[in-house]
Amino acid sequence: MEIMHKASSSLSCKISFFPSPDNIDSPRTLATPFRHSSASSNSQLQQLQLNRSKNYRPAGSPLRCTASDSVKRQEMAGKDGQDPRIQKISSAIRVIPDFPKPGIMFQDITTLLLDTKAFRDTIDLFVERYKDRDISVVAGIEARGFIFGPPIALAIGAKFVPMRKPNKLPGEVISEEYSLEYGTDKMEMHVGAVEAGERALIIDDLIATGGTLCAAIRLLERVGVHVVECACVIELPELKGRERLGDKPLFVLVNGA
Ligand SMILES: O=P(O)(O)OC[C@H]1O[C@H](OP(=O)(O)OP(=O)(O)O)[C@H](O)[C@@H]1O
Ligand SMILES: Nc1ncnc2[nH]cnc12
Repeated sequence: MEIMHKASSSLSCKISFFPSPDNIDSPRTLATPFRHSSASSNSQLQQLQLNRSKNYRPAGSPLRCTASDSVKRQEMAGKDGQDPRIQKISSAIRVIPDFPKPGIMFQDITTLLLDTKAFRDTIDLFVERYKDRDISVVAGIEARGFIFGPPIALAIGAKFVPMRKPNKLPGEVISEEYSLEYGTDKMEMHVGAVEAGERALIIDDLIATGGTLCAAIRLLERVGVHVVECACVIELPELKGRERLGDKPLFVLVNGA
């Protein structure tokens, strides 16, 4: 992987992660993302509500494009108020109904990873936002935060710290419990991975209820780290996870409901 920092005439810094040019064709024919719209009737929506389970939440309507945060919206907007890369990213995310359980509309980012242009644009959008924010730690949440976090960390010159499910990290850990719809889960981080006073960005693929991001924030703040912002590719806004984060800024690229 090669990281190229190209200064444009407007002094903004474009960062690419792969040597391929921007106009490379994306492999959409390999896996065509689709949108499932059969969850639109009232009875089906009621069924979706009934079928809510564990940490998964139904997304009742197609992904909408956005690039939002709680501080300043449309910061990266193009002429029409929307960065043109966002629509392509949104289209590259597949929604799979009834996974992992009936009623769940699963936001599948694996098709985004197949689309080299959309995947690179996703990383670039985050890097453009965070490259001058003096961030020394990118904390990625297991499992899908491990896909987006490391390239962002490398590009902005920060270390990558994995926030893992219980009993996965081999060294001494600190852990934080968090609630799921039914029961609790735990998130762990290696002792010594971060130091008090560092500035962190937390990355995950998706925010639903916000419980996972809240646990990550608590874990980092317990050891004196300043969490600058949380960033996700997808938000399911109907689940109001953003509200659960309080005044901690959240930046997302795509709305899933
Ligand atoms: O906002 P919340 O309601 O907390 O849910 C969001 C979390 O749920 C998903 O992970 P999941 O727990 O499915 O774990 P996985 O990525 O290991 O499959 C997703 O990747 C987020 O980490
Ligand atoms: N609908 C969903 N799709 C993918 N990951 C999720 N995590 C919680 N809800 C989810």
